[in-house]
Amino acid sequence: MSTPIYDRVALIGLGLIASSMFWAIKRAGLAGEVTGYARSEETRHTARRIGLCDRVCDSAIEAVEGADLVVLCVPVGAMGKVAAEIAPALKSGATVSDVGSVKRHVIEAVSPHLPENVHFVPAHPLAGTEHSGPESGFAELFDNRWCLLVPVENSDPAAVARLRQFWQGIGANVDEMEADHHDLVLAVTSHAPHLIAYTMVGVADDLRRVTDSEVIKYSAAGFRDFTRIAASDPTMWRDVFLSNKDATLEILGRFTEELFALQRAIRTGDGQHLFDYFTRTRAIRRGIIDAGQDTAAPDFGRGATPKT
Ligand SMILES: NC(=O)C1=CN([C@@H]2O[C@H](COP(=O)(O)OP(=O)(O)OC[C@H]3O[C@@H](n4cnc5c(N)ncnc54)[C@H](O)[C@@H]3O)[C@@H](O)[C@H]2O)C=CC1
Ligand SMILES: O=C(O)C(=O)Cc1ccc(O)cc1
Repeated sequence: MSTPIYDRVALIGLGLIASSMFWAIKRAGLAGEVTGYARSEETRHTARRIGLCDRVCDSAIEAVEGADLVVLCVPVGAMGKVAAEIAPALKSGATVSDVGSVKRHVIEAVSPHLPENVHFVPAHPLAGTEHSGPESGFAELFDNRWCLLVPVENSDPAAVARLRQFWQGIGANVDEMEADHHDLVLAVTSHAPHLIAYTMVGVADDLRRVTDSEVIKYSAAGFRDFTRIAASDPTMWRDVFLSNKDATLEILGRFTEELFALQRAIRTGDGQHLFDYFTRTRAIRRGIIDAGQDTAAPDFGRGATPKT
C-alpha cells in the first residue's frame, strides 16, 4: 500500500474507466476517500450494490465538494456540460482531469467553465476494452499501459507532477504530449482503426444476408478481432469521431489512397507491389515486438478478474 496521493478523489461518470480507476486506486491506497457520481439512477444503484466508490452521490456537485482531484470519466461529447455543472462546487486548489480519448476538443469544452483557482490537467489512459458500464472495470486495466498527460497552457507543474505520481500508482507508465499531436497520433493508432473495424463488420453483416450465417461461423481470428473492436460503446465512439474530426479525416484520406493503390495492384496483378507492401508492414509489427511495446491488453472479459 502507498501513502494516499490525494485525500479525496471524485470520479464523474461510473463506466469502464472510472470503475477500473477505482479498483486500482483501492489496490494501491492512492486516496483517502473516493466519491462517485453517475447520471443514471440505475448506474448509481449498481455502483452501490458492487461497492464501487466509498460514497456514491446523487449529484455531481455533491461528489466534487471537498475533492482534491476530480476526474471526468464521461463520453467526450459530455465533458463541457459536466464541467459547467461542477464548476461552482470545486474546491480551491483542486486538480480537474479527464480520461477522454480526444484532447483538443475536451480542453476547449472544459477550460472556459473552470474557475481560476483550480488546476486543469487533461489525461488519456491508453487502455480499454470493448465493454462499458460500472461492472466492466478491473484493477489491472492500466497495468504497464501508457497514460498520456496533456498539460494546458499555464498548467501548474506541481499539479502535473502529482497527477503523474497518481497514474503511476494506478499502474500506468506516464508520458506528456501536446494536445494536437495527441489527437493526430490517436487518430492513426486508435480512432481510424476503430472506424475500419466498424466498417468491416458492417460489410460482413450485409454479406451475411447473402451467405446465411457462414461469415460468422467460419470467421478467422483477424475478423474476430474486428468484431471485438466493433462491439465498443456507440455513444463513446460517436463522440470520438465528431470531436476529432480533422485528424480522423486526414488519416482516413491517406488510408483510402493506400487502399486504392492496393486495389489497383490486385486488379492489375502487380504482385510485387503487394509483396513489398506486406513486407514493410510485417517489419513494423516485428519492430513493435522487438522494442517490447506489444502491450495489448489481455482480453479479461467482463468481470472476469477479481476487483481488488
Ligand atoms: N472504453 C475505452 O476503452 C476507453 C475510454 N476512454 C474514454 O473514457 C471516457 C469514459 O469511457 P468509458 O468508461 O469506456 O465509458 P462508459 O460508457 O463505460 O461510461 C461512461 C459513463 O458516463 C456516464 N455519462 C454519460 N453521459 C453523461 C453525462 N452527460 N453526465 C454524467 N454522466 C454521463 C454514463 O452513464 C456512464 O456511467 C470516454 O471519454 C472515453 O473516450 C479512454 C480510454 C479507453
Ligand atoms: O479495446 C481496444 O482495443 C482499445 O483500443 C481500447 C481503447 C479505446 C479507446 C481509447 O481511447 C484507448 C484505448
